[in-house]
Amino acid sequence: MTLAIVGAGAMGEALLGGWIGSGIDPAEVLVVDASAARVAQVTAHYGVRGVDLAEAAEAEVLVLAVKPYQMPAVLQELSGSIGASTLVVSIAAGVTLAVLEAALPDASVIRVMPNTPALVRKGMAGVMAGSKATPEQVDAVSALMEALGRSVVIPEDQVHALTALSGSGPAYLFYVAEAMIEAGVHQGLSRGAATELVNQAFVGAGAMLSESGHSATELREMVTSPAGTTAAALRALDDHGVRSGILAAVEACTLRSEEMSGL
Ligand SMILES: NC(=O)C1=CN([C@@H]2O[C@H](COP(=O)(O)OP(=O)(O)OC[C@H]3O[C@@H](n4cnc5c(N)ncnc54)[C@H](OP(=O)(O)O)[C@@H]3O)[C@@H](O)[C@H]2O)C=CC1
Ligand SMILES: O=C(O)[C@@H]1CCC=N1
Repeated sequence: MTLAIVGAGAMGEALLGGWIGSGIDPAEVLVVDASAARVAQVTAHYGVRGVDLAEAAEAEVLVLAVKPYQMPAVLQELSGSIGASTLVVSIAAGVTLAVLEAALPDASVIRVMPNTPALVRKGMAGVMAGSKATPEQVDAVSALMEALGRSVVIPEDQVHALTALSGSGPAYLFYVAEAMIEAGVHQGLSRGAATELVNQAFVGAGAMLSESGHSATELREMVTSPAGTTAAALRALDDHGVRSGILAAVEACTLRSEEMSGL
């Protein structure tokens, strides 16, 4: 199966790196990017081939991974050249199946909302079927995303909440990691030592969440001794409104996704 990725940016590279890491033959993967330097970088690193959009349009699966505002130009350029034999997969936030299908009327279209941990094959993706997508095509795209972690098929109206938790979610965790490292430096640790401690705390906590069978609440309680150090820290987080800040962040992300979709 030939697979073309249009847009080798942060998310395009996460998909590319994850797929090559999962064993997909680099010879079957084509990459298009506006920047020749970027194409040179990813082709050298992953052993894939840089092509133009016209050649990419002949691939069996064409993944559109440009920024939402760059999508109209790409769709316009593809409009004459996409036939029924190409499965188009768009990962752009806020670009609806209706918009994609109107621009590419002959194509079978599937929308996906992935996240960057796909690069290390720990991703999560929501998969949304267009009106012409067959169950086999939905299964094929789900399998492609499962090679990068996990996936779930959702109705399109759930994409906003999914984006707010898993599409954008890793950024909130990186933000917390950054703040914790900064806090460690304030407590007198070197930045390198603070980074190592925080990174490993995230690795350990993530593995506990996915492997221990305990809920987040149970795991937090297991760390929190009565009147101990963790209780003092959690109280400070509550006093500073961190929990309500997270609720507000997820709500803002959901609303922005709806707004970008023209809702
Ligand atoms: N980043 C993330 O975590 C996630 C992103 N997404 C979606 O993925 C898409 C890409 O996001 P992201 O990777 O962050 O963005 P980036 O800007 O990092 O990547 C987009 C890439 O596409 C290139 N590009 C622009 N126009 C064209 C064109 N006409 N043909 C080929 N390549 C082009 C850009 O070049 P240049 O920089 O020169 O413009 C850039 O290298 C977005 O639509 C976003 O909504 C979805 C889920 C998660
Ligand atoms: O920030 C964004 O708009 C994209 C979509 C989900 C994650 N990044």
